Amino acid sequence: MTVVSSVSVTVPATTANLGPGFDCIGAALTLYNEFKFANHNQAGVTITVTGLEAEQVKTDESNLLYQAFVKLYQHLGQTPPPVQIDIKLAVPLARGLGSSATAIVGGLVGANLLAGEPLTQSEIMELAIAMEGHPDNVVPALIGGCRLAASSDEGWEICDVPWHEDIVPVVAIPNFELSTQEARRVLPTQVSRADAIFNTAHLGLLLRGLETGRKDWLRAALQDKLHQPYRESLIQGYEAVKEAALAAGACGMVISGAGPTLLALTDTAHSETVVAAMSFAWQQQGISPVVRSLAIDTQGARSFC
Ligand SMILES: Nc1ncnc2c1ncn2[C@@H]1O[C@H](COP(=O)(O)OP(=O)(O)OP(=O)(O)O)[C@@H](O)[C@H]1O
Ligand SMILES: N[C@@H](CCO)C(=O)O
Repeated sequence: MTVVSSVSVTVPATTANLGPGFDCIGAALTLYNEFKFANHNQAGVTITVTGLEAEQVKTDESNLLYQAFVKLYQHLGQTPPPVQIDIKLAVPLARGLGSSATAIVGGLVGANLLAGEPLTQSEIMELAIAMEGHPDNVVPALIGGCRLAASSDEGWEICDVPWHEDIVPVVAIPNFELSTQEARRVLPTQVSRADAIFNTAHLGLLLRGLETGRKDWLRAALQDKLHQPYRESLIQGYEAVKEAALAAGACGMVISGAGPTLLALTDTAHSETVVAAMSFAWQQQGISPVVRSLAIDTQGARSFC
């Protein structure tokens, strides 16, 4: 067992659902939070936070990253050691880009390394899914790529979803938050058979569209009946930004995770035009967005001792 006294963990942002894949598909993006853990001589936890929206993150024991750190030690039946945690944020909070998943994955991976790596990656994944409540952000945050997660009698089956190199994810991040809790509260507890069939078919088409890069399949696939119809009204300017993205050549636009970030899928030839169009459309609605074209992170959480 290798024992280290400090470790840094970098975790990517994620975009979940991709339209019809509610709660089961997500992709890691090239935007990262960084977490440093060091053994400390003062009891409990000391937390510093720098970077984007740093002032909004709690620095006491209720901090989600620290809760995940504690969870791993509880799972081992051990008392967590005193720790100094330094957080450097680049993933915006409560915007549908998996900020909570970065904290959960970062805390579990950091604790596992300080504890001498007693857990495997798939054991960490099970703990992360249990903490987050659904797999679509934490799985790609931990292992990278685009991933589909399906529950089985043994736990979770995780499968790699090939992502064609010409498909570019564009994220339009508004200057307002929408908590996942609030965006889940508006969802119905039951859906019709017609809506369930619609999503089953469109998720299948999405998987093939992502793999082949076929624009006609992606255009048809990026539709949903399970969550978006109930959430669109929570996102001011949704229709205008969608129209602008499609007019600029995007294959489609969906809500990233629980929102309010909007995700367009486009090709390399149109990505700059789509970025400009989404940005302009939201500004016209009085909203200041940050719009960026990103790539798929293929590595997931990485650590440096
Ligand atoms: N680095 C962090 N350290 C501590 N807590 C964090 C960190 N990042 C996020 N959180 C907590 O997670 C909350 C946001 O979680 P929430 O699930 O609402 O949104 P999200 O994860 O950004 O979006 P989505 O799940 O839709 O992708 C923050 O308000 C904060 O309490
Ligand atoms: N699948 C989740 C992602 C956000 O955590 C949702 O849409 O509520």
